[in-house]
Amino acid sequence: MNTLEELRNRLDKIDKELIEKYKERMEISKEVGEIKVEMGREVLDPIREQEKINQVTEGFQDPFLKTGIAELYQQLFTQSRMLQYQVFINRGEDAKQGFQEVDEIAGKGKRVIYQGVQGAYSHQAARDFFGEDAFYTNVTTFKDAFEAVREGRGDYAVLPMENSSAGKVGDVYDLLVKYDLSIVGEIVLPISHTLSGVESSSIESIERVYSHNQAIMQSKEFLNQHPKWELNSMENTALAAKFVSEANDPRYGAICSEEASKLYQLKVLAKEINQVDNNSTRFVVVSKAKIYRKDAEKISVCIELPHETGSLYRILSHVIFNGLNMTKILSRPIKHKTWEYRFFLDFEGNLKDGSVQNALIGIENESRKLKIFGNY
Ligand SMILES: C=C(O[C@@H]1C=C(C(=O)O)C=C[C@H]1O)C(=O)O
Repeated sequence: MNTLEELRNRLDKIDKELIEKYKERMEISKEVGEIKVEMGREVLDPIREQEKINQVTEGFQDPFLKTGIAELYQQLFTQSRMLQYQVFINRGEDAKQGFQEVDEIAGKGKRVIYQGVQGAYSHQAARDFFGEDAFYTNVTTFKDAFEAVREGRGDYAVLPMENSSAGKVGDVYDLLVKYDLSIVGEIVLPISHTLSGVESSSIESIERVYSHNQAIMQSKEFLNQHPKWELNSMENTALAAKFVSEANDPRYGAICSEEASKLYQLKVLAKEINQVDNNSTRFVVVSKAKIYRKDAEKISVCIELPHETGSLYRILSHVIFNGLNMTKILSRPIKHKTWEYRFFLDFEGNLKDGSVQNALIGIENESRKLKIFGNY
């Protein structure tokens, strides 16, 4: 019988040969890339790849070998396409996808739009980012905020994307797809809700509670202790505070920030009623200009894929093989297309990085649609 050492020596010999062949294959593939640039051909050739898989697995009955060889070749294809995209980048393809680098985003005198009334969490997030020197305008809906920036009535808009306990704000994702605005910054705001009522109210006098749906969800555990309360959804938390204040009825309560409670002269009946202690909301700053800070470290994209086996695998391989750290992936249905989805990806990196450029060119060429929301 062979000893472990003997077997390992044989493996080493085979690996040496494999590596030589691998190098040779990649060099040829790079040359193929050069021809493709000259001829204006696509890097990905799915028909050729399928033919190749058929060719190399032909005659194998053993399913282990058949699948193993097919998988090995999928990896080889991905790497050889990566090399070819690099040829395209080196020949001057716009790898930054039209984005311009800037030193700073926030500056004095910017016009900033937020959704909701004064004192809303969005207002607070906007002030955290832009400070006291900006001019703030509020609008009623998320869509209004996008339109205001598109039409130049504001330089930036601040919008909530997700909450750490209640999840994503789906409408904002859909609007980012629809409007041609870019994410240029983000703010993570710790969220702490109060239950507030008018001066004559107490926990015992409350019968109806008003707030934004998200805030109601975030305070579920607290609300479950008062099953008789009627829950009413409103546009946002600050509007709920305003409404309760104007109604001046001790039966009404608002779930809102302490700041909104103060702003509308309410009394705090219960503090920190959110179920998760470190509850926070992530807001993004959007602008019409396609800009990114030179020290930006996160990229958000949206991808539409053909409804085919392996299409998501192929896209993700560009992120993985370029060594990028993917921090989020989520999907949302495409409206009017049953069972078709868009994927939203976040990964770490800057548009200047070679690995980011390579991944983006690969994804762009191999998906039905790529939209870069921004680098921030
Ligand atoms: C090398 C090529 O480019 C890509 C990579 C392939 C491979 O590694 O064999 C096959 C098809 C293309 O998607 C080619 O077109 O031949």
